[in-house]
Amino acid sequence: MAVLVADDVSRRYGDTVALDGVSLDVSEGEIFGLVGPNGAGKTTLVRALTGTTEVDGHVELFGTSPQSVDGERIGLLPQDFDPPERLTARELLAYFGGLYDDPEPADALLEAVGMEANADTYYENLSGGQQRRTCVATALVNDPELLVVDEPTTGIDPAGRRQLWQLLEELAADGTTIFITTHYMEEAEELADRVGLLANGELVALDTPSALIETYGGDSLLYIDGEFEDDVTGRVEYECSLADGQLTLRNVPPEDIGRIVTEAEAAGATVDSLTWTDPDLEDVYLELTDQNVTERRSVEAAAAEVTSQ
Ligand SMILES: Nc1ncnc2c1ncn2[C@@H]1O[C@H](COP(=O)(O)OP(=O)(O)OP(=O)(O)O)[C@@H](O)[C@H]1O
Repeated sequence: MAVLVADDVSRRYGDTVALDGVSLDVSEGEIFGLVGPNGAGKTTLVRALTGTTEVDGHVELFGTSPQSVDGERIGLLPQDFDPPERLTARELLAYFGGLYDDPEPADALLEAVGMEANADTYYENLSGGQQRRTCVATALVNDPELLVVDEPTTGIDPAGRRQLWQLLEELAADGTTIFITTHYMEEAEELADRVGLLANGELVALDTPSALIETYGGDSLLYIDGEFEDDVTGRVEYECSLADGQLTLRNVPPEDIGRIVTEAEAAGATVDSLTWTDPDLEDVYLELTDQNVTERRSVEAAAAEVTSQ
């Protein structure tokens, strides 16, 4: 059953089209990841889905309008959530817990987001990442059936981020439906069952991470650095190119790498190092937001060159 449905949702702010005919649905227990560049419309869509902004089109949560849904069923973490600062982390959770009939215990929530050691610190004295973890905990205080979190892990260190991924995965495994926006492609790829990519207010792709990578991710690339004869590209059975002592081969199955190197060396090449890259969700993102993969790799190569100088 779809917990959340958006059908042809549009929103304008003056001349700005923030959302342009977005349609999607999210099933019970699914983790849906929404990604897209700054200004793509992600926060506007979160607001549309949670009934905090008026939109054209149709939005439904649990089969009814967002405004009619019992607030006990939803947990929302807005991007710009700004709780009272003169409360400790524990007091803050008690404060938000007071809005619900049967709140989760503050200490259990703080432990779940890795904040137990800072429970008695005033919110204003917490680091940015600690504040964000506390904010995530406030969205869980009513043990919601639908959790909508707008960039929940921004500013959180890698270990803390992974801890939150695990928490969200456990919640989803227990049936919580999760709608998450993020700028971290690794997060979307790791966490989301399906990913929607928003660009200029339009949903330009929507599928599982692996299907998106298969469709839009481009080739796997094998880079071999060394010294090669100029005609090496004609002797390798894979699509390849040679530039600045680097042979680049496309779509080589990993099991063929050893043989290719042996054959190249037998033909007089000297091989110094190998790098193999598989396309990932970041490549999909760059491809669909007009920054193609070749461009990214050349930017990375230029950066590496500058660093090594
Ligand atoms: N209240 C508002 N008034 C006017 N324009 C707005 C308002 N809210 C959003 N916009 C515009 O709508 C567009 C989408 O903004 P939105 O905040 O939804 O993007 P976003 O994808 O969440 O961006 P970010 O990744 O930077 O958080 C932007 O062009 C933004 O300037």
